[in-house]
Amino acid sequence: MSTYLIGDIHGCYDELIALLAQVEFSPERDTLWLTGDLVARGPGSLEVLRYVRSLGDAVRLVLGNHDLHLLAVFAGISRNKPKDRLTPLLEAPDADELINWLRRQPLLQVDEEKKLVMAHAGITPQWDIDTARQCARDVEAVLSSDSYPFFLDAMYGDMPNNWSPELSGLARLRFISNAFTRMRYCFPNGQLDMYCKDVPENAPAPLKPWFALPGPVAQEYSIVFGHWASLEGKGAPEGIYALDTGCCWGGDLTCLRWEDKAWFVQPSNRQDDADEAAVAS
Ligand SMILES: Nc1ncnc2c1ncn2[C@@H]1O[C@H](COP(=O)(O)OP(=O)(O)O)[C@@H](O)[C@H]1O
Repeated sequence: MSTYLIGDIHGCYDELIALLAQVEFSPERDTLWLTGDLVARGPGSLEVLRYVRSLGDAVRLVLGNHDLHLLAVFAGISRNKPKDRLTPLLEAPDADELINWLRRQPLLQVDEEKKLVMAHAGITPQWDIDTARQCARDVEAVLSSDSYPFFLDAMYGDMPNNWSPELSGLARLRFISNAFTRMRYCFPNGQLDMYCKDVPENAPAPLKPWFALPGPVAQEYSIVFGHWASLEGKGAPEGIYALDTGCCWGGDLTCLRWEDKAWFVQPSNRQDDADEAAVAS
C-alpha cells in the first residue's frame, strides 16, 4: 500500500490518468493525496471531478482557490471566466452533485502517523497545528452548510492579512481561506502579502516565501502544498514539498510517493499553452 501525493491538476484529466497508470495506482490498495485546484484552466475539469469523486475513501484532497471560485461561479456569485474552461462542468447533468460533493471537502489534511500536513497554499507560520485545524474546521463547517453562499460572496478580497485570534465573522473566514488557498509571501512577522506572485529570487524585501519563515507546524510535520507553479517544485526547505509544477501551463504533473520519496512526472499534453505562457512572461 502506497501513498501518492499529486500537485494541482487544474483540469488536466488525461495527464492525471497517465500519471496514475505510470505509478500503477490502485484505489483498492493505495491512497491518493491531491493538493487542490482540481479544476480550471485545463480542458477536463468535469472529468477530473467525476473521477476523483469516484475514488471515495482512496482519495484525500484539499480545496484550492480555483475550487472555491468554481463554487462561487456555480452559486451565481462570480463570473465564469472563459479561460477557466468551466462551462462543460457547469452545464453537466451531474454538476449539482459534483458541486455539493466538492464543497464538503476539507481545506486541511493531517496524518498524525506520517506526521504529514497538506494544504493548497501551505500553512501560515503564524499558526500552530491546533489553530490550523480549528481554522480549517470553521470554514469547512460554513461551506458544508446551507448558508455557504454567504461565505462565498464575502470570500473575495485580500484583507485582513494578519492573523489574530480576535478575528471574527466573515473577516476571520476570509483570512482563513486566503491563508490556506492563496498565500505565497509573508512579511517577517508572518503577516500575509497577497500581492506578490514573483519567484523568490525577484521578490521585494522584506517579503519571504511563507515556508522560509520558521513556524511551529513545520517543526513537527512535513508539509505538502501546491498553488505556486512558478516555483517549479523547487526552493522549499527539507520536509516541505512544493508539488505544483504547472501542468496546465505546459509543465508537468508531479507525484511524490511518500513511503520512499520517489518522484514521478507526467509531461503536459498542452504544448500550445506552454507557448502562450512563454509569450506572456
Ligand atoms: N479571496 C479571494 N480573492 C480573490 N480571488 C480569489 C479568492 N478566492 C478565490 N479566488 C479565485 O482564485 C483565482 C485566482 O486566480 P489568479 O489570481 O490567476 O491566481 P492563481 O495564480 O492562483 O491562478 C481566481 O479564479 C479567483 O476568482
